[in-house]
Amino acid sequence: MAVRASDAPTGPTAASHPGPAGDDPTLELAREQAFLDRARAQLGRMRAAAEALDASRASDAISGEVLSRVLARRIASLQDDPRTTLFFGRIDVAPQDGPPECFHIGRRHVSDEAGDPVVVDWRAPLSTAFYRASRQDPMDVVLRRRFGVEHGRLTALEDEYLRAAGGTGRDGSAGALLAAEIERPRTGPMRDIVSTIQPEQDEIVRGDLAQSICVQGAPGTGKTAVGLHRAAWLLYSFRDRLERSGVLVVGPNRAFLDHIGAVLPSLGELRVSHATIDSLLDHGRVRADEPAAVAALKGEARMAAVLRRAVWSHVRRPTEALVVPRGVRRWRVPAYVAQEVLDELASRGVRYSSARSLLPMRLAHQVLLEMERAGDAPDDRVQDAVARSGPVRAYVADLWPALDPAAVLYRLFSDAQVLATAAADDLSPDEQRMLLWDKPASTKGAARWSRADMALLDELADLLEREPSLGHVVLDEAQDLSPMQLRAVGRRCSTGSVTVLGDIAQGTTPWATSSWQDAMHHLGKPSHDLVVLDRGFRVPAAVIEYAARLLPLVAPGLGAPTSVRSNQGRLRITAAVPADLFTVVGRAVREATGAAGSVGVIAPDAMVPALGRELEHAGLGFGRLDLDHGDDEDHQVEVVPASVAKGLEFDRVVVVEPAAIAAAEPDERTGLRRLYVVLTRAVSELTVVHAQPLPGPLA
Ligand SMILES: Nc1ncnc2c1ncn2[C@@H]1O[C@H](COP(=O)(O)OP(=O)(O)OP(=O)(O)O)[C@@H](O)[C@H]1O
Repeated sequence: MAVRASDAPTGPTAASHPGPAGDDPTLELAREQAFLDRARAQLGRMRAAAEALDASRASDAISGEVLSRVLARRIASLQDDPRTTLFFGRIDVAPQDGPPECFHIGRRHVSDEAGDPVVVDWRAPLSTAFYRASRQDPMDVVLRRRFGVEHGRLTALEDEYLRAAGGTGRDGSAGALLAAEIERPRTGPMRDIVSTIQPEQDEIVRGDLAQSICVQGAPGTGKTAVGLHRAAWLLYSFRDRLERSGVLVVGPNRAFLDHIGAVLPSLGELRVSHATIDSLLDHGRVRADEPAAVAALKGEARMAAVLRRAVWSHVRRPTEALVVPRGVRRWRVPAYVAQEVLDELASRGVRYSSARSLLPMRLAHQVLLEMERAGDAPDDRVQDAVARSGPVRAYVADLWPALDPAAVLYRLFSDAQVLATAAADDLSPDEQRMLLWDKPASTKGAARWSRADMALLDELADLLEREPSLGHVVLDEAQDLSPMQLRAVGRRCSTGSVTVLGDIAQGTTPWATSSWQDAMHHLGKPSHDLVVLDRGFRVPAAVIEYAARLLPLVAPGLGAPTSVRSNQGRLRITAAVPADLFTVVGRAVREATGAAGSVGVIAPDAMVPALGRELEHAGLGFGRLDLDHGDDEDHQVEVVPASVAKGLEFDRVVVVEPAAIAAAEPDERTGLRRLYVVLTRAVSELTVVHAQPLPGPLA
């Protein structure tokens, strides 16, 4: 039996629709706190029951080991974290005017001695109404209650009466608790949003596993948060399938992964892998930089056809028969028969190396057929022996040589003739010249690969040996991936699904996507749901309005988000003379540290070392973030190169010299897009300090 509102801590209040928080909010809160204490006691009872189970009583040693692992996991999952509460919300549900039933919604399921729910997991179907019910569609919910929480105790409640005339309803702006949650000072990494997921976000979170989803959303609309909660929901709802196949989150760099890395563990999910696109496509050291135009060309999907031809061009036509001596006899497989074997293998869609590994047995089969025609009765062992014989091995090595990705790409970029053949009509002579190395390294091992080459090596690896698919991939900041990188991610969910998160206006690579339709096509998911999020949670109105001045230049047609918060935030533009730039920045940083919460100092990459020295000199403690690391110590102040800021956020942000941030990019549009990213990192306050004139629309 679920807890009825009439026996619930709130007594009859829910049924009789009183004013917000009941007649006496203090009493109401005390009752809820008592219910929380009861839920905690029940969780303790569940933990004690799990601890009392004895794995050694399993029928055999192996089952005992499996059981003890399962038990250890279960006991760990039943730990109570005193810093937080077991529930953050409650719904009173009354189908067709029956008596309301009351359900508390929390991070995990808690039941009583009889097995009845005390707290319902936020991912359970029943909890959907907590997130989605509205006055337009109450979903049988009479009352929705949200709790304010501090140090593991309930400190506030916020009620919505969804059936009451004139009651509070959703109007696009944030409730006080949601606003307080967003504005709660940040320390350490990103937090989960499980207590305040919004209806439009919840629809994405609970999308079916089979459905690939693409989310376009302006800065701070919760894309990252939604993607991570979706991973947690999928693991809960499709546990068996996904535990076998796996879930992966892909983000732009280490600092970002560090920022988001605590969210899934806080939701109890430790089994999700996290990777950057570079670590996913790690096929050796990146040692070369190359012009943006070359990188962009290497990133184009046309390269896939070129690489396919480059691989399969290694299969030669047999010109001589295969001759296998056995005892006093010599068995012959004519060249035209060998060709038929090759053609059959090549036409089956099997990867190059897999097909190659089948070839010796196929040729040996032809030898066996010859033997049978001659009246012999060879068995499987003879076929094995022939397949492993020297002549067959040599014949295979000659016709279908063993390859590795580096060998193929090295040959392709070193030899104009090889490239021309593989390019066919896909690359013009000029484009082929762009790809060829001026001075090829002496061996493939000495080749100096670029970042763009990594996606080509990955494509080659898959042409040789099929990349296994995971069950689901969450791809964040997807606008920055080239078609070849998107193909690489798509391979990793070829039989699963993908959640793609991004913002076209924040694309800052030479190959940034301009169409989600195209991106999803490259990912291999042409049929998908495209969802646009436009309610901004992070960036306050004053700041988003300023940053949005750049939108017509960086992504015409894309709208600015509307901030859900009534807090307008604070925007300050401070001019300095060049000699004083860092002094003024230092002053702004010191002021920003006056209140609790994180401070990000975002500067042009090239200025970061000098700025760091200046801040040290001024006695300001800070950490540094970079592409390959976050901050283990979680300083209040972080110095962030502009190229690393994407996806991060701070309570207060000081942006240093916008003109130089924009100028560091290869073209004007990319420069302004970088600036748009940098200007939208603040939750409460943005201070812009500049000595050079501000770029166009920001002046
Ligand atoms: N429903 C919500 N309740 C509370 N906080 C939320 C909610 N949705 C988003 N937020 C907060 O808003 C901030 C921005 O969210 P998030 O980083 O997911 O946005 P984003 O769309 O990925 O932004 P960007 O494009 O800039 O990377 C985060 O602090 C997140 O926790």
